[in-house]
Amino acid sequence: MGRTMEDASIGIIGMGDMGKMYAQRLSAAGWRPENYESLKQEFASQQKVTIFPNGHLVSRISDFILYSVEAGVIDRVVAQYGPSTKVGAIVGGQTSCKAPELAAFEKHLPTDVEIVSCHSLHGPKVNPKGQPLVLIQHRASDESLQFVDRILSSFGSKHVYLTGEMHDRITADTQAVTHAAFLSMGTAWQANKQFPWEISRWVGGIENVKINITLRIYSNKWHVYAGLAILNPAAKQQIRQYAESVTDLYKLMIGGHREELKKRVISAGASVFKEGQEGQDLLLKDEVLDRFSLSNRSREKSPPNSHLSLLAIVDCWSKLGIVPYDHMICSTPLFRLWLGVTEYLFRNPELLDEALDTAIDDNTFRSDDLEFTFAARAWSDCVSFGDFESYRDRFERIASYFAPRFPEASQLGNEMMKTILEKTSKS
Ligand SMILES: NC(=O)C1=CN([C@@H]2O[C@H](COP(=O)(O)OP(=O)(O)OC[C@H]3O[C@@H](n4cnc5c(N)ncnc54)[C@H](OP(=O)(O)O)[C@@H]3O)[C@@H](O)[C@H]2O)C=CC1
Ligand SMILES: O=C(O)C(=O)Cc1ccc(O)cc1
Repeated sequence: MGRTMEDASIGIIGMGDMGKMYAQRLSAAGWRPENYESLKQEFASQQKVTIFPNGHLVSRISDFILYSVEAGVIDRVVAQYGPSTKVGAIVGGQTSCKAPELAAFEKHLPTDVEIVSCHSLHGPKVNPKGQPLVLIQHRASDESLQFVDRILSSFGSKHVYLTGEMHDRITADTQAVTHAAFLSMGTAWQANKQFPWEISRWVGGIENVKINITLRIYSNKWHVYAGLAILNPAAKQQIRQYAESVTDLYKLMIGGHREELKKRVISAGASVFKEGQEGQDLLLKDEVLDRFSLSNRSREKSPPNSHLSLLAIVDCWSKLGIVPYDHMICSTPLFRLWLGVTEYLFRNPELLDEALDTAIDDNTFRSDDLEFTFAARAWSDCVSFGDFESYRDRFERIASYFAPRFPEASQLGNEMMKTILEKTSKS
């Protein structure tokens, strides 16, 4: 094929947050020949006006072309530029869901073009070093996989080799269900007209993580979350199970069915958190969690919370036969925090018992949990209907409620991520 690392040309179609991050890092690593800067300028200045010639130009001259566009437009964009792909080139994509991306490649790329796709499992502001980077050898020789492997090696990420189907099944859990839980928390707070950091029952410990991550998600772009949930064939079923678990547990709580609730939650916990973990460190610890509060209130001890969102994710994993630790290979920073808070509750029998008793005896969280149940079901319906515009509408309405706190929350969230990730990346 005559392709060598030294003169390889890498093209990126879609210079948004992720595309720019890739361009900067690949450029810094020297994978780009000297004409890279001018090509980047061309993207920046002509993106809006003469975007088609740029896409064709990139495809014609590049040995490895990476599509880094919104998942919802991947078919249209590959249909446009795919036929211009250089003979013998390798094509990949950065979209978060691989079924539509790979289908678009198969449909629109010439047969003499190879396909090796990828997915960095972190946002554009996270240092890629040590984070998972999925590589998918979909229609390519081993040499071509190695070629892409070496191009992307400068990120220092942990390379994970999967099929597109495996990728989508795992990320339905690590991404789509995780986001559904936090989106639902935000929806419930907004429905109850709460800013949770102003209310003492939401201050401290794992509540800080819930609040910071929820605000972090709502301060990002809606299309990233909509795309990876709506377009992933495995996500609908998994998000539906999460909503069902929330509903079932909430009914047991308001019905006062203490024993049934405990039995169900404890047996779900046993199937997810296996014996033998007792000696292992928790992913998250109090002193770390307490440092990241949006509130200026202090607290003595975590106020009791029914933790419906956490009880339900464990019930959901158990019902789907998912062992979340197996999904660490495709874990995003948010997923590790989500698993961290869940583990924090389930590996502390006193705290879990307190949550279950609170759920039955204490009315304080009833209306929060009612709105959370509605919200989980509504997000599940929204994803199942597959309507991007109604997803956008819901997302942006709630985002605007929290928007005044975004600058502070994202600064605090970044620090929290950094501190916690330094700890959890070693595990
Ligand atoms: N953000 C994240 O945390 C992560 C995102 N991803 C995935 O990466 C992809 C990109 O996400 P992200 O960078 O955040 O989103 P952005 O919205 O920042 O970037 C998408 C870019 O694609 C461009 N684009 C759309 N159509 C075309 C076209 N026909 N020709 C050239 N460019 C086009 C857009 O340009 P314009 O705005 O001018 O339309 C925009 O700059 C998505 O599929 C997302 O799921 C993966 C990992 C992490
Ligand atoms: O960590 C998360 O879940 C994020 O929200 C950032 C993100 C979004 C999309 C991806 O495909 C990968 C990471």
